[in-house]
Amino acid sequence: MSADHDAALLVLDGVGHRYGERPVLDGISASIRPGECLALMGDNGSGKSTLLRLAVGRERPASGEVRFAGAPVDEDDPATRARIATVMDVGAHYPDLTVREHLMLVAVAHGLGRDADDVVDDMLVEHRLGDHADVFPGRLSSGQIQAMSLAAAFVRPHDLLVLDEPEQRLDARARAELIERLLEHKADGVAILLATHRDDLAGAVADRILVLDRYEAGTPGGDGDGGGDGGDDSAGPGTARPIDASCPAPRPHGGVGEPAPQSAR
Ligand SMILES: Nc1ncnc2c1ncn2[C@@H]1O[C@H](COP(=O)(O)OP(=O)(O)OP(=O)(O)O)[C@@H](O)[C@H]1O
Repeated sequence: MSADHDAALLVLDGVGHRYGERPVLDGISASIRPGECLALMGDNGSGKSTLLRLAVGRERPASGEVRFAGAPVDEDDPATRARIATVMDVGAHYPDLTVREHLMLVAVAHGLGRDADDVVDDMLVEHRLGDHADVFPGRLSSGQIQAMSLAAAFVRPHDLLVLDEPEQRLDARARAELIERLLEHKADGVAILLATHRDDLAGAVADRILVLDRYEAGTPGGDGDGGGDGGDDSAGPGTARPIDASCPAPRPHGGVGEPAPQSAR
């Protein structure tokens, strides 16, 4: 194991995945240390959300291994759940709980106890939800629901943040605030794994960018030719492979055409 891996909180080691017979990811290696952010980018269907689910132990990889804090990741392990905060499930909320009640539920479940009220109040203000604290989700805009989901992740203790397109449905100001918040988390030693379609978000927050690129049938494992635009859903097996992209200049989608390192460590 490398020194990098020794210090890493999250390690993806040769991770591959398939749905049925269809390969989606192959040989993905990356690691994230405390205070670092790895951004996943790539076309629709390239496997970003799948890799996030593998990273938190929601699904098991078909090959390779995911380790969190030195042990195979297991979402069912309460100790692991206590340290990993996620925003991955679109629309995961209760219709009959107010915004404040959602945040209180998460805060109390994660042991905030007497501090929960104050922390939740701060979080509501930070996410511009103060005026909607006592509103049910059904009366929120889609951007406000996203803000609530982010606030619910931030309100609880965490060492690793895993975010699937956290920018979605946010306006420009909210996106800028999200970037600031993520940078603060990094400064506090939180590790971040996120999938995004926004070059500005990845460029501002990520230490490394892993671009997942589907390629045509018959080229499993990547042959270094870059794979073009990765095709559409009918183009091939949908296997993704990582392409190097180091910050601060995220590679534009399809901006490939050079040898492809198999990891972003
Ligand atoms: N539960 C599933 N069962 C079968 N196939 C799936 C499943 N989830 C995802 N896929 C397929 O796996 C591939 C990768 O999907 P994934 O959602 O990981 O991509 P993504 O990069 O997150 O896409 P997007 O940018 O659109 O969110 C897609 O071809 C998708 O159809």
